[in-house]
Amino acid sequence: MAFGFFDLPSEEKLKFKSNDVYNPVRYGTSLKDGADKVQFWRVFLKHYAHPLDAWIDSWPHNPPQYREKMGKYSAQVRNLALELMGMIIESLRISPNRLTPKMDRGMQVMAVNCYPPCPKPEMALGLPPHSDYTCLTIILQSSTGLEILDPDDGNWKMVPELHGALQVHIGDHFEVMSNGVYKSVVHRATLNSEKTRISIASLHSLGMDDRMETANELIDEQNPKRYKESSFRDFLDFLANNDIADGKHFIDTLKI
Ligand SMILES: O=C(O)CCC(=O)C(=O)O
Ligand SMILES: [Fe+2]
Repeated sequence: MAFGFFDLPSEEKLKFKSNDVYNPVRYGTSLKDGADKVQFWRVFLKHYAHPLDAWIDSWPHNPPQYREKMGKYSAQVRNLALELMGMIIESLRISPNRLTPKMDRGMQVMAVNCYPPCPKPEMALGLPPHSDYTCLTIILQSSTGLEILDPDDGNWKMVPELHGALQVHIGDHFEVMSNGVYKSVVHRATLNSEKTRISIASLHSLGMDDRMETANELIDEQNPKRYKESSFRDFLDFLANNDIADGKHFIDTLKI
């Protein structure tokens, strides 16, 4: 899984190393030392994926099959995301006319996460609790580790790994669009001591500067508008200026 990128020698991976959140392709690590704080035990590769033609040449060309396999998977999962997003809009009985063109030219970011075995998995996390900025996120995992927060009882629930079954999450921008009818899913990545875990998150949003706003049809006297509008770039600005490990959430900056 992840088509071998993380098995490459360091110098090959480091060609993509970047701490700049605005960079369309970046390899990074959040392996931090320090006894006082939770440690994040993860390396990742993130890159844009739509339109494929525009971005595929910037992806790693090693291992040799990476582009072909990731390209195929990205395109498949994007079609699925568009279909699901259409169904969600339909379920809210709002007009698709304003949103559909923006989703058609929307962004897709692939986040490929690698969590090496951790000697003390209960002392650390792969990723801290967060919700994604997206409309919709689709996750494929090689083994269990993904957990979602159950809003009813406040407990973490493990997402099973079922032979390649995909996990679909509502993200912050669909919470905004639906005026809170749908809530973004708070999730985290836990670790294990035995084997490396890989996950591929496909993050779907509107275009870089297209603003997501609450659907007019869902605003009335009983249901005032609950969120400010924002774009993917606004999220990147938030990310550049905040550490999600501190428990700051993008969605909280949007609530009215
Ligand atoms: O590794 C996982 O299962 C979760 C990944 C994730 O939440 C993300 O990349 O945003
Ligand atoms: Fe996530």
